[in-house]
Amino acid sequence: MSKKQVDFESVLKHIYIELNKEVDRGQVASYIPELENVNPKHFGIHLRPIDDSSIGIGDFCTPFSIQSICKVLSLAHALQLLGADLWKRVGVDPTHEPFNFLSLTEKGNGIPNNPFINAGALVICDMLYSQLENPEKDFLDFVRNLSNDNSIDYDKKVYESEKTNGHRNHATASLLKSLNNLHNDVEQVLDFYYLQCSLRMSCEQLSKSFYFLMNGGKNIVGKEFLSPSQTKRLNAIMLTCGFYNDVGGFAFNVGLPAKSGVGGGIIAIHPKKYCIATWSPGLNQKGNSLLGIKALEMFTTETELSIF
Ligand SMILES: NC(=O)CC[C@H](N)C(=O)O
Repeated sequence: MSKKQVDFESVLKHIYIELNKEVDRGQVASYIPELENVNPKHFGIHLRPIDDSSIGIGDFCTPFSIQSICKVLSLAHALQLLGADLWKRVGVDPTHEPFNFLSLTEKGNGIPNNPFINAGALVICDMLYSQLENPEKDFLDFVRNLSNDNSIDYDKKVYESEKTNGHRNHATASLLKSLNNLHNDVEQVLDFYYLQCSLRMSCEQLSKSFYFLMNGGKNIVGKEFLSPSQTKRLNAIMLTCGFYNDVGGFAFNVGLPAKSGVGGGIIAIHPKKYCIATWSPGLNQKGNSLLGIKALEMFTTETELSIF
């Protein structure tokens, strides 16, 4: 075992032991009722260095709802299929508003600021919906190929739960439709979006799926999904938009391109070095995992391995 691996292991162990003492773990998301049933005590971390040695601690093998982390995967798939044409319908700039802020679409004439706020993600879903023959199956196939893992699946309970409570996303999609930036039926695009958000993965599966972002676009078995240039852009958008109105704080404290989801997961990338996934279901005020952010802050501080 190399010295570096031993260091990683002891750093992860230290973080895990320290943070497990925390009493305040934030609030589990309740606006998607099914997510409220998740035990807030779960906590897992999985680190995958570029050499594919793999280190996990805590609940790193337990699958959870990845929610908005899926927006990176659908953007990657849309980039593969459409290339730079995609940027005609969605921007690349951060906002200072929450992920579900409605009037963004009005300000920008129907062009959402970026693909990670819900309005932007809905436009990406609409593009995929137009491109794919069988959106539900084809998108899942894409994710399974990317991660080289056929056990990854949608969680139909979470999907149903969000679908019956998705009034705000409904409003966003309708607004986009009225501004001519949604080409398919509102209900069908929303359905596809909720399915994507319902994808279940463990921290171990997340770090496997996102391996391509630290490896110039090639996945864990060396298959090319994006070009190095497309990969650079995707990492850049994660750095500037991955945490919505918390993005400055995250860059300041952690210093990695990353994406969060209201299921409590975070994936963070250090290009050419490692990717790391954390899961703790309790969220901070801005809808990002409270313990996950603390764990990543400790990790980049203790290892001195941030991109800055
Ligand atoms: N930030 C998130 O993870 C939000 C995703 C969730 N499915 C929503 O649209 O509200």
